Amino acid sequence: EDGYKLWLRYNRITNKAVAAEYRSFLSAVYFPSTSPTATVAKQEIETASIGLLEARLRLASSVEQATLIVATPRTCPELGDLEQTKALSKLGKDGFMVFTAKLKGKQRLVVVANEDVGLLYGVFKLLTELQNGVHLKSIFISDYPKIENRILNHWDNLDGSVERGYAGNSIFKWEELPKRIDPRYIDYARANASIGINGTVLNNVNANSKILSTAYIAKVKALANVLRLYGIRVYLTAKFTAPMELGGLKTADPLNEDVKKWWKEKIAEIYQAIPDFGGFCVKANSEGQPGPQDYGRSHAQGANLLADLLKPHNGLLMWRAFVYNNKASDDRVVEAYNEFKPLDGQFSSNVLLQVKNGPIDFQPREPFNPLFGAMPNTQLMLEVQITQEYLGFDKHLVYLAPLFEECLQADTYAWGKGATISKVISKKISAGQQTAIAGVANVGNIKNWTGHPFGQANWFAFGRLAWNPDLTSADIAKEWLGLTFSNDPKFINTALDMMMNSREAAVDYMTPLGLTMLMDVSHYRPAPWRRDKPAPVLSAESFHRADRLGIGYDRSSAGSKATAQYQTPLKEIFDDPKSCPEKYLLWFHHVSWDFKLKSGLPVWDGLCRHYYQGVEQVAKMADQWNQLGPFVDAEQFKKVQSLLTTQHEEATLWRDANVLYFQSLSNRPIPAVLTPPGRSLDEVKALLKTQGSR
Ligand SMILES: CO[C@H]1[C@H](O)[C@@H](O)[C@H](O)O[C@@H]1C(=O)O
Repeated sequence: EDGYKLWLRYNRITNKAVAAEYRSFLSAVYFPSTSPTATVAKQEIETASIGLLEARLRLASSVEQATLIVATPRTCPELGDLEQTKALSKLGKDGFMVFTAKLKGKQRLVVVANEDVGLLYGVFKLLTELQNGVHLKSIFISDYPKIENRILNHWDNLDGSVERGYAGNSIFKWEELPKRIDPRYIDYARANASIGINGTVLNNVNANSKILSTAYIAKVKALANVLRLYGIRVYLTAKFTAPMELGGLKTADPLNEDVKKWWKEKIAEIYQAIPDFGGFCVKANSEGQPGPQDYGRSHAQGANLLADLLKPHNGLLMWRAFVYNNKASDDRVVEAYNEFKPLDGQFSSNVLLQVKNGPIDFQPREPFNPLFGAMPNTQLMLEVQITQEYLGFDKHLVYLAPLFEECLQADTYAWGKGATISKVISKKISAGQQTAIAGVANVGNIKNWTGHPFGQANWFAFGRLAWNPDLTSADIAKEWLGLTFSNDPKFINTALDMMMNSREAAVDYMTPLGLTMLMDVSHYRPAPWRRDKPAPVLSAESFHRADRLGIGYDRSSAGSKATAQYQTPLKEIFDDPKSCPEKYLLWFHHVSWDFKLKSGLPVWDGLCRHYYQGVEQVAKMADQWNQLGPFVDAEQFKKVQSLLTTQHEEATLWRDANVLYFQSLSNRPIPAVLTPPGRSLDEVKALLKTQGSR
């Protein structure tokens, strides 16, 4: 067991009664659609049947002969007449139903959808249920995605490296394409389709214009031909200066006619090769990337140039809102809002503004990005990070669905109470617009795809939440655990507890109470002192702003005014340290070390307790995992065990680095209930030096 198969293991079903029931329903399948997508769906049932039941599937040529029918009402009109399918048309192109029904005198299992891609999703849903041992007799599932475009973003470079990737190199082998199709592309597509992902941006937002060259378009086409079978559209990042780099033009000014002409022809060339090309994702005027502002034009003018040319081809333009240039304000947190809020309403209808969950950058915890409550006339999409850039890379077990859920369920008050981010991104601001969500992939070419075996859960959870942003992280974890390891309730209960507490543990040992960006340049190890210059005094660059008297960043109306970017009543709640939720206290406020927390403890004591609690939680996770040996394959078990040992050591280092460093400023004793770190700050720093950054 090397983890390659992800959650599509199709292991032999050992419960005899369950296997017998499944065999009776899976003995002969009627699958009249013959499209490429229907064909791969059929193959998937065949593969699953061999794995789960050790049975070869028989193909039936009519409803009468079938125990299982997988069809659209177009290819199998009998299904259209059923009571159950009355509401089918409301489920759209991706929706499906799975149920048993009496057809031509016999109970048969049915997977029905409006389109073949819906059949594919329905088949994967059925196979999920089979893997998790669900009874079929009374099964009734009717489902459709709440968000239309569910997209992975690969920060993969053309040389095979992956920015912020920790699971080996890119799975896309550009030097072999278009000639050789790595079988892994197919398994990648299967995995994505099985969780509803239907788009992928193949290359890094820190873009290389070469991807748009004719030679690379042929490579992209070869990939698109594979991914299309599984309902996945490909997208590319577009470097704003491509007309200069590839086209030899003197400018990339979005209002220049030659620039427009170049993009128009380039886009036509792409659609010639890939008729269902998804569109572009653009990072512009951000972290050194070129953009419209280099020519005195706005983000909207830049986005619309490309969007208007993509529109006749049904392409989307995803324009990222991740900008900060530290000129207008020294608080990075307020910048994206200040940049984009004035542009609300200026974007073309096929533009989606791609907004990260928080206003800084994928930190262990951030309040939601205020743009979600502030752009009523712009179609917004959410970007989350699946790869654990700031959350322990491939070494720490951190289940991210609670982080995604916290953001999705946050109420923005954009149109009054109940305007959760889930609703904001799944609502179309006007007809003809499309909805979308993106996750920065954690996938690489190492055998098990994600490095940490539990990293797979984060990929899975992203897909499930993209399909239905109102699912709970606990339900998703249960489903994933059952598919990946074991659905024995004894296993699930304990493993679920580990997963559900893991994110809060990471927040506690890294950046509790609203602290943020305390990591070193690699974003892996603790370095709360990193931005002090020159001595430990309050520095303008500091994210924690701790000194002798207190700690926290004043973003209230008396400080950088980030609180004012939220709607009422949030702005008032966040603005007052007494009403501000403690998890965001030091994000929005600078408070004295004596500031009383709800527990009655001074903030200094509370801070120390959080750091210790985080480490204890990791120790508990390790204990819990130790009980799970009997349920897990030996190799996987050992791997997770050793990773948890590493995580515990590193969480302790995070704790000691921060507690000792902040103590050097506060000059207070470690609370008596805690055992002081058995080392000095200098020793911790020396140890970190020997370890280097990863
Ligand atoms: C792709 O660049 C990344 C950069 O590596 C990363 O540190 C940060 O998360 O954000 C950037 C972005 O989202 O554009």
